Amino acid sequence: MTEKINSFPQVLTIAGTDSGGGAGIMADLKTFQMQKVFGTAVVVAVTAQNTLGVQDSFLMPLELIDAQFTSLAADFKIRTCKTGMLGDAAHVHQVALNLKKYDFGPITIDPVMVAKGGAPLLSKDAVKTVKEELLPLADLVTPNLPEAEVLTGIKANSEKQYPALAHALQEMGVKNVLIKGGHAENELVRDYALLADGTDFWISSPRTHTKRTHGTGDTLAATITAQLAHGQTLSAAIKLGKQYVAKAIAETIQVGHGHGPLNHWVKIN
Ligand SMILES: Nc1ncnc2c1ncn2[C@@H]1O[C@H](COP(=O)(O)OP(=O)(O)O)[C@@H](O)[C@H]1O
Ligand SMILES: Cc1ncc(COP(=O)(O)OP(=O)(O)O)c(N)n1
Repeated sequence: MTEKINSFPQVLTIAGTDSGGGAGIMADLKTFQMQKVFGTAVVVAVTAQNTLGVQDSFLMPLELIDAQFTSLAADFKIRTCKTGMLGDAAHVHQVALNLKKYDFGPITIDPVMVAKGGAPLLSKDAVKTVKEELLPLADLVTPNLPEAEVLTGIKANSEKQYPALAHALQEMGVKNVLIKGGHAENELVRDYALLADGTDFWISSPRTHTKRTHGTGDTLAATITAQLAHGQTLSAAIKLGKQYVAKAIAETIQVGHGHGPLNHWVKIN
């Protein structure tokens, strides 16, 4: 029998692993698989993690970061990529160098700083490197509310300030911005997008009252990355991302004893 060759867009996540399978590279790869793209990964950090928290972590040697990028560039045609947990300033710098060296298509930066349980995933001194070296490379940045506040230095007490946060991020060199509203406490969870051409829109979903929201930000950014690889416009990719995450939170699964993971098996189309 002759082989039947199927083709899927290839995408990349540059992030940390989660031994508990709910966030980081594990959430990204599950999302990629469900969104019908072929997922590859540059492992920046390894975490010992479960739904109760992060028990330990280790940052990969910088040479191994370079080696992983080199391996992928030598063999794959990566269409889009995203970043997640990057650990410290040296690792942010090394990732930025590689993203400048290779063309892996549109870059989504999820500026992951702190895990749900409070464990730091980015050192405080690395924020400056993220702002100076990573954000200018981003086609899209997807901060949650606390991350947007840290990056801009603006304290936001209400949703009305999301546009100001997004404009401040654009002034820092990012083309497109998505402020995620999961950390607000409203009954509608509202995210705000400001695009490079100045257009903006809100996307809302009902808030699911659950503690099973581990990996929501990763899953959203991974869906956007996958949908861009399929050729969707950025606004369509963002809307599909929000739809997938909302459903994956609402149709929950029972795993672990703490902040459980999302149901990545849900289908949106
Ligand atoms: N309880 C919830 N119910 C429905 N959607 C949610 C809920 N919590 C977060 N989301 C959605 O999940 C995505 C990630 O949001 P957020 O929790 O703010 O980011 P992060 O996981 O990076 O902290 C956003 O699209 C947000 O609207
Ligand atoms: C290895 C790793 N990367 C990222 C996160 C944070 O993921 P996020 O989607 O923001 O989910 P929560 O931490 O808010 O549950 C992580 N925990 N581990």
